[in-house]
Amino acid sequence: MLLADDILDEGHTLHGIREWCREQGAVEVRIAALAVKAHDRCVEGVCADYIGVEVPDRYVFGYGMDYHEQGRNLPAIYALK
Ligand SMILES: O=P(O)(O)OC[C@H]1O[C@H](OP(=O)(O)OP(=O)(O)O)[C@H](O)[C@@H]1O
Ligand SMILES: Nc1nc2[nH]cnc2c(=O)[nH]1
Repeated sequence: MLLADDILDEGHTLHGIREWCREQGAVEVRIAALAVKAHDRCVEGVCADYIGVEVPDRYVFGYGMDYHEQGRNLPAIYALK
């Protein structure tokens, strides 16, 4: 099974979904993320098998990712200061 998400930050979202998939019987669950945030706070054992781009440890938006529900349709990835 392949889980795809826009961003892997601290990993709580994908950890929860991956656990649910395993409980449902998934034999192998891999993770693909368009963006992976560069820091060492990720939930232990959660990492992306397939990475689009590594982004800095800042809030990013655009290219499908929102900032307060705005900016998802921006044609590039931007970071808050
Ligand atoms: O790795 P994490 O720290 O769990 O963060 C990543 C998650 O946060 C965002 O979802 P959010 O719940 O903000 O909803 P959205 O996708 O509607 O923006 C994003 O889409 C990821 O699913
Ligand atoms: N849009 C967006 N959602 C997130 N969820 C967790 N981190 C982020 C981030 O940097 N940007």
